[in-house]
Amino acid sequence: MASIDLRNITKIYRDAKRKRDLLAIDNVSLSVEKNEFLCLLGSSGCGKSTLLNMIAGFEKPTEGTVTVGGTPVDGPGADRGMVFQQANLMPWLPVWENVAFHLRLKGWRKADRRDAAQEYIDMVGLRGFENHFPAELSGGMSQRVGIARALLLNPQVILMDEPFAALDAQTKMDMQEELVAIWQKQRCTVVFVTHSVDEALVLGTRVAVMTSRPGRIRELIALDLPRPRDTTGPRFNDHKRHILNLIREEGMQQRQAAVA
Ligand SMILES: Nc1ncnc2c1ncn2[C@@H]1O[C@H](COP(=O)(O)OP(=O)(O)OP(=O)(O)O)[C@@H](O)[C@H]1O
Repeated sequence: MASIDLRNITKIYRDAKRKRDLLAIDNVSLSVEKNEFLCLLGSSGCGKSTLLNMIAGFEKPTEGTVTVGGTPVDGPGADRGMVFQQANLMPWLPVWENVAFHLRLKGWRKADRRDAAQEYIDMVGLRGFENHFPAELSGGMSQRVGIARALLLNPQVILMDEPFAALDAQTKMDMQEELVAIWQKQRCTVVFVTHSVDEALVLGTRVAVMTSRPGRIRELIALDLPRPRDTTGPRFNDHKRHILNLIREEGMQQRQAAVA
């Protein structure tokens, strides 16, 4: 059974201000297998976050169905962990309490929450920072807390919306490497939104290149590259060239449509 199944998904937003409808996603079907690392890649506004939010259950498709582990999605659930571009931490809680936040909502005792948080704090490399507050953390450390928080519920699926976009180049590379190690260890399914071709090629087992709005899947590309990925190797660059051409074509078509 596929871990995630999108069947004929269409999403229309009502633009109330301009009194018109906006077709954001147009008839997308896509299956993500268990333990896959799928990168959703496309230009700004092509509908990547909309697709991710429908898997998360934050948005409902106008048409079509989303299932996770065979169960139709009807809202957010503990089977899906979400990591956003900003970690959105509770500033008044220390790192460990942020990581274990969901357990607090479930009424777990403090000592049990603290124990449960430690495993994930170690996993994301934050041992020693358990009692730091968010204001005392760097951007990369905050994202680590967000990832630990998402992992803590041991979800089947981790959904990530440009989680490293705001980080500097070196921190981004470190975090990408660590994320791959965590994914290999946890054997979860990851859907990762990015507009960076390099990031998609470093991380993914497959890349779904989207069209410009309305969002469709332009091409699904399986990445048969060994890890760690050699970003200077010929096969990496063949994929990169191909994907950049697809994106360039999309941009040209969009500009022509705007002129017509
Ligand atoms: N809640 C909303 N109401 C109305 N329109 C929306 C809403 N959310 C997104 N849209 C529109 O849907 C389209 C797709 O947006 P979405 O955020 O999914 O794109 P994206 O590919 O994630 O973009 P980016 O890379 O810039 O974050 C855009 O035109 C956007 O303006």
